[in-house]
Amino acid sequence: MAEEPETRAPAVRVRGLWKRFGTQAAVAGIDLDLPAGKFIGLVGPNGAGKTTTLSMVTGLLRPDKGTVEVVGHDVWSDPAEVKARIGVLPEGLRLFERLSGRELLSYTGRLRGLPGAEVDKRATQLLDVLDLAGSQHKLVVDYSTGMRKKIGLAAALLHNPEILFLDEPFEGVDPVSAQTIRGVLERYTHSGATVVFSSHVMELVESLCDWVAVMAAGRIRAQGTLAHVRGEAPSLQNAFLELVGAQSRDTGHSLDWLGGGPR
Ligand SMILES: Nc1ncnc2c1ncn2[C@@H]1O[C@H](COP(=O)(O)OP(=O)(O)OP(=O)(O)O)[C@@H](O)[C@H]1O
Repeated sequence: MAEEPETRAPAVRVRGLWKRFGTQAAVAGIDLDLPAGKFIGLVGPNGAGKTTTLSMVTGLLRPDKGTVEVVGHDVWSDPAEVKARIGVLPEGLRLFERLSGRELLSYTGRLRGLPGAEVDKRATQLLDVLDLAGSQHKLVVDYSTGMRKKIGLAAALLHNPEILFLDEPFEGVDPVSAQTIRGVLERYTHSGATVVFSSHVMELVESLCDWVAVMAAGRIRAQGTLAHVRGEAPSLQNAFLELVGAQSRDTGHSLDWLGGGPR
C-alpha cells in the first residue's frame, strides 16, 4: 500500500542504532523515521527493546553505535536543543517525592526557563484538566500509580514541547484517567505536535495511533501508517502476532499438570 507523501521533516530519524547489555543486543541496529504531527505507537512484546530505544532517542541512555536526530538536531552532539523541544514520561518515573504535585510543576517550569506567572497559569490548567487539582498540595510520595503518571505527564507538557515521548503511559491507569490522558494527547497532536508512545495494548494503539512501529528482539519488524502495518490482517493484534512470530507459539500444552487432574 502506498504511504502518504510526508512534507514535514521527520520528528525522529534513527540510523543504525545499537545497544548491548553484556552479550545481549537489546537494540540491534535499527532505523526509524517517525513523521512529525502524528500519534505514533512503538509496540512490541516484553523485552523487545522499546524502553532501551526510547531512552536512547531521548538522550537518557548513550547508544553503542548509530545516530538519532530529533527535529533535525543530533541528540548526542546537540543535547540542549533537543531537550528544549521534547517532553519525556520515562518508564519507572522518578519524581521528587517530597514535593507536592503543584511544587513539582513549579520547579519543573522554572527549570525549563518559563516565567513564574506563566508556570502558575499552565500548572493550574494542567492540574485541573488532569483531575489533580484536589491533590495538588499532597506530596508526590503519597500519589497513586495513576496520579504519578498524570503529574509526570503534566511536567512533560508544561513547556509545550514539539514532541512528547511516553513509555507505557497507560499502564496502571484506571479507565477514567486513561480517557483524560487520551483527550489531552489527542488535543496536543491535533495542534500539530507529535506523540511517540510505547505500549503492549494493541486495541489502544489501534484506536489512538495513525502511525506504528513494531519491534521484536531488538529489531524493527514493520513501520508505517496503521493501515500499512495492519495490511490484510483483521486487526493490529493479528498483524502484530504474525510479525513477531507468536502465532505458532506453544500456548501451554506442555503444562498438562495445570488445572484439572490430581493436585
Ligand atoms: N540496564 C540493563 N541491563 C541489562 N539488560 C538490560 C538493561 N535494560 C534492558 N535490558 C535488556 O534488554 C532487553 C530489552 O529491554 P527493554 O526494557 O528495552 O524492553 P521493552 O520492549 O521495553 O520491554 P517491556 O515491554 O517488558 O518493558 C531485555 O532483554 C532486557 O532484559
